[in-house]
Amino acid sequence: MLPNVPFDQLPSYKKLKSHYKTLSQKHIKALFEEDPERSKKFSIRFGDILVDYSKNRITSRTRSYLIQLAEEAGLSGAIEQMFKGEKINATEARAVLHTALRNRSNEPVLVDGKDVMPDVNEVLAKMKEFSGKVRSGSWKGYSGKEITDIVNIGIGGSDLGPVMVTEALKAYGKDGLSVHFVSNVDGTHIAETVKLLNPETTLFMIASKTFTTQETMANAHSARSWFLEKAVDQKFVKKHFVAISTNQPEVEKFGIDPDNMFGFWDWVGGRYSLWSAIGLSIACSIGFQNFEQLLSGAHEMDKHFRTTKLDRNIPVILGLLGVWYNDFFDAQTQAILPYDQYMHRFAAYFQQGDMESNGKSMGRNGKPVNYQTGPVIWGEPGTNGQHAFYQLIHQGTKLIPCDFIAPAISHNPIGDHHKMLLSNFFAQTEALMNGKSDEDVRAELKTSGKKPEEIDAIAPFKIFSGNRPTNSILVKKITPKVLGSLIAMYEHKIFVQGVIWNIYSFDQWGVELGKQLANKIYPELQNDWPVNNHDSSTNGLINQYKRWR
Ligand SMILES: O=P(O)(O)OC[C@H]1O[C@H](O)[C@H](O)[C@@H](O)[C@@H]1O
Repeated sequence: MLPNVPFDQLPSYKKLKSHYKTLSQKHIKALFEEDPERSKKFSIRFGDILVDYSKNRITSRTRSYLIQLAEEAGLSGAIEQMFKGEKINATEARAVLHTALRNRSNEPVLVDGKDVMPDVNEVLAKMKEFSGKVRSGSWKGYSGKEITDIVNIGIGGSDLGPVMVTEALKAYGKDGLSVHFVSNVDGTHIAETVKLLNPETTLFMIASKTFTTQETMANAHSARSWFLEKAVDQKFVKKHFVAISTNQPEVEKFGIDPDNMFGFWDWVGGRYSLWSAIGLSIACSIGFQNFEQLLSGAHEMDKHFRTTKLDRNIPVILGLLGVWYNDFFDAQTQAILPYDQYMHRFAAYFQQGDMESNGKSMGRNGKPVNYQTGPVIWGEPGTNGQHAFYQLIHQGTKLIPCDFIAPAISHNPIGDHHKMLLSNFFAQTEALMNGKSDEDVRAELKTSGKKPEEIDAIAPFKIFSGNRPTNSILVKKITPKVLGSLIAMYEHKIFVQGVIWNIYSFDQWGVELGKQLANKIYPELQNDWPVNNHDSSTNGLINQYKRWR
């Protein structure tokens, strides 16, 4: 049993509060000057990943207080509970076992006394066979042609993971096989996607844990209609539609052959499901061996998370740093900034991963929390962000902790591009930390020949306070294995924070209300009668829509 104590009542919370008062006056630059060994003391190497968290507003004392906090919150016990398949998703009475999906050790993992590994391995074997057939061209469409295009239809966790990974690992993709993703119920998404596709060579993967999600079902039905316009005969659906779901009855109702269904289980959360059959589009895109490498990378990180002492444990450290800024410095957001174009959906992926997990205000004790929980996650790839929103990160009034991620080796070593990219990666964290003093600004203006009164007028605007915290995550190369480890690292970071904040990270009741109301409004849009049963704003909007449509 976890302590189930609100985080602000843990003994270390008070210590951290008073420690914050002294430390918040300190500049990171000074911390580096005081300790030449700082970077070594605050870095962790994990295979081809180096996490340097030395450019943070912390000392060894901060770290030890934060570790105490984790201990008081029962983090080590909580980690074991998750890995052992206990029903830690208590509000849905489910285990949380995405770690079993990538358990390459094959050691038994029990849920309700039953080892889940045989089922996991069976689905993986089915994915291997199927992806092999699609990639080799032995899986044929109804007119005998090879598959050239895969369209994954899903939303949320049944979309974001596969999109993010297939994009991040595009360098491992297969020529002649394109993967597309349709998620939005806006008809534009499916219409624009199928526009250039040929039904004879297109394979649809309907990915939905529940197989009842409105958006996915609407897109799946439209895809089937589009397909049948040309294929005509229903029996051909079998060759062009597969389902990935936990809900066999609904899959059959839709008309998909159960042989073409890839299952998973209620202990796989949607936003943690890319490791399951939901990753089928990934396996088809990068090949099953590479998919296994992705799983291995995640498994390595799982082992690290489960067995490494808290003060050398990467997800623990990252999670605690997040808590430090979120709850003591009142930071509202966390930026994830990959200096890798292929990783352009990484921040979007963890928007769901983090915000749907820790966007909660009810404590596990059933009482509202008195403190800030999950941050707003956002970000874009560097260097695009630099020319867009970095102004605010450097000189704005808000403190924005940033994770900078970059590979040392590019998949596209063209000219000097990668050196230019990485010089920006290194420069940004240095600039955010050091800033630029009034003195330096004035000296620079003087050498550029400005007059004293001109210098007085312009200098204040050119000052950078610095002291803005960053983590640098430098990896050797974005391989399937490294990416697997990075994703698992962030997943576990989210877990750590959920435990500290004493909230349930694995449910998502907050997405239900909007869905319920949309289902109520949908029938009201079927006729032209004005509505008057809502508030005046909603009535007004619906009625204007009816007049305009
Ligand atoms: O996979 P599905 O059952 O279609 O669910 C898709 C998505 O639906 C909901 O909105 C949940 O909040 C998400 O966590 C989930 O990933």
